[in-house]
Amino acid sequence: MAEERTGKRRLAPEDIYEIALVSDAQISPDGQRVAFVRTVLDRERNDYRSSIWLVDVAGGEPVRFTTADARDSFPRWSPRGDRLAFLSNRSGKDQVWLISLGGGEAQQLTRFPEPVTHFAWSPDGTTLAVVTKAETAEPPEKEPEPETDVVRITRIRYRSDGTPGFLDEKRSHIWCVPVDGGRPWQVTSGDFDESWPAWSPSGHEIAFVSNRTPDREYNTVSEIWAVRASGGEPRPVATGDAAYFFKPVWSPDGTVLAFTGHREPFAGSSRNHQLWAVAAGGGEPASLTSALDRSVEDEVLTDTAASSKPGPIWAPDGRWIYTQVSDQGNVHLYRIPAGGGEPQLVVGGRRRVVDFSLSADGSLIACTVSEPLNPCDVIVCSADGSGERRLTRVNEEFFATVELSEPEEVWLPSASEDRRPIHAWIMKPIGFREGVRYPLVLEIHGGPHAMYGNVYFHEFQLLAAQGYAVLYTNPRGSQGYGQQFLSCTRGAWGEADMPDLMGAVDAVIERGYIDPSRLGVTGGSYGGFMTNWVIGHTDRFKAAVTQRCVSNLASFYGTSDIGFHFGEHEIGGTPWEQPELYRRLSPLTYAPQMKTPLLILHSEQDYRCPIEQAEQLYVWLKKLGRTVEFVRFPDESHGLSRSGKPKHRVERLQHILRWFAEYL
Ligand SMILES: CSCC[C@H](NC=O)C(=O)N[C@@H](C)C(=O)N[C@@H](CO)C(=O)O
Repeated sequence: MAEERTGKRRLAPEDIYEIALVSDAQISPDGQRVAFVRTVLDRERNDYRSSIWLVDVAGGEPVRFTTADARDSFPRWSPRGDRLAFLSNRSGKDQVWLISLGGGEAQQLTRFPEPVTHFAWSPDGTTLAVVTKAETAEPPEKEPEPETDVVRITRIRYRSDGTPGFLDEKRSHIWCVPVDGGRPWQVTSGDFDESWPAWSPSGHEIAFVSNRTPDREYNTVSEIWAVRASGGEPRPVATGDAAYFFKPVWSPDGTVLAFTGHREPFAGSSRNHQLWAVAAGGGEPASLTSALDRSVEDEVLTDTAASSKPGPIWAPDGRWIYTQVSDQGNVHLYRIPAGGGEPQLVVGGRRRVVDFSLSADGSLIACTVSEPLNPCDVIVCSADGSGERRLTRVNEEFFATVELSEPEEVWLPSASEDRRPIHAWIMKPIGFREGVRYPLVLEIHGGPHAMYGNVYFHEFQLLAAQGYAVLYTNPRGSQGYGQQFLSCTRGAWGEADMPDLMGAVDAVIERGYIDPSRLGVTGGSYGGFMTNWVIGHTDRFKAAVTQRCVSNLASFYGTSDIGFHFGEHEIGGTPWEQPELYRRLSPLTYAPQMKTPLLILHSEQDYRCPIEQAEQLYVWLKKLGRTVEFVRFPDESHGLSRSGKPKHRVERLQHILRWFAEYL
């Protein structure tokens, strides 16, 4: 028994309550301290709680800085470093709060009737640029009663996964809020959604992200604009029908704007996000990372992380722009020469740099990092990555009590004609003994343009704890291996990537410790699509769990919040232009061939892969007399496994284990 050998117990689904998540490591301008967010799952309330913590760069125990029983997030230092602004839901909706480093209680700064979703300090520290859908700075005395509960829909975008109900007609705009008194003023207006405000170094202008094209209802354009901080007509910086640009950041001298994205209409995450630079006055952007052939976004998937919003950061000397780069299952921190040239790796290794920040003089970097056996910690290093030190050991005590399986990183030959090596990870079951043959669970990631990688994954560790070997791979279509590999699945969902998955399974079986008659398969979203696809094309799997899945591409086109653009780009046309292709690539087409006992897990408020996808598959298989079960999660969205209510997250894991225990 593992317990006897190591003195450690096996991981359990409820252990998600034991794992604290840290994120958003923000180093103070003087480089002395790091503020970060610590998130815990609250079992009693079946909810999340988060607070701001501080740790000295010199070392020592982190201390809790905000103490409210609430969700505090997004800490940002004032330019002088004497206070922190942060978002908190203490008053109901997320608003900006201020807390002095000298001591005292946090004070509420904004009272918008709608949540604040993002903000940025002005360079002189007097004003915050704030993003909100509010139309006034103060809530009305009395909320108007809706006249009817009947919903009238006029837009094609009327739902968005993660937003319960239907989207309203309100638009996200930028406001300026003086931090020491004075009335907020609205900077942008009109029938546009604005985000990601970035102050020019002089404080005169604010760059932001918006789609101001006439066809914005139907396209996926995302442009860079700038506006005077006092308000007025915005001016275009990097715009156009092919723009897919985000996260602007000004050069320290204010002459150039850098941002991330690509320039292919509707391509979304099927293209590498590059780092671009354009004259601040506007013009033709130039890519600084085209030769890198990697995405400068974090593309890795996990079920154990708190979200943060890192964007590129310009070094104060103007020479470098720091950015994340997704590379072969890792997310690294690079610095890119602002004038063009060879990108330099700053924070590398088998891990994910979740977020990062720079001290005001650019000499120190703080990051949150995640590793296969450690979900998150804060580290600090010099501007070139040297002298790295770990500042927190958030979950060290807990992980000292449970046994984890160390993933082995391997390259396995595809079963396709080219036999291309596919990057994969194998986890041996806890208590592994030579000479014994174990059941294997194949995990398939979604996207399809995301990647598995060197991060802690609770679901995988749980399976290993229950005695399964676990295999996860980055087949064709995954991020992190270059543009050509990334595009392979377009118009070929299932067809292009299934041989990669099967080749990897064969190669693991050849190692001798897998029982080939006990293979399981599971995955979420596009990974659910692939789970359905796989059991429709082979009977070699003994049990399957399909999660938040896609089963019918034609109905996905019309019911998913992204169906009409994502589906169209990924499949290569509309269902009425390409009916045969939609039929051929839909797993439901192969339902009569599906024999594997299937558990269907789906959230009722999933607007990304709506529950009708699960319902169709369930009824077809039921009518076909197959072993199939359907578990529905009320009041949950597509993000159930990562951000759902804690109790549902535990139940979801229990259902997966139950199904494999019964059928595998
Ligand atoms: C990071 S790839 C996500 C692509 C796409 N989003 C927008 O265009 C998307 O949401 N795809 C889903 C079908 C999907 O497979 N989602 C995955 C990865 O986020 C999931 O695990 O939910």
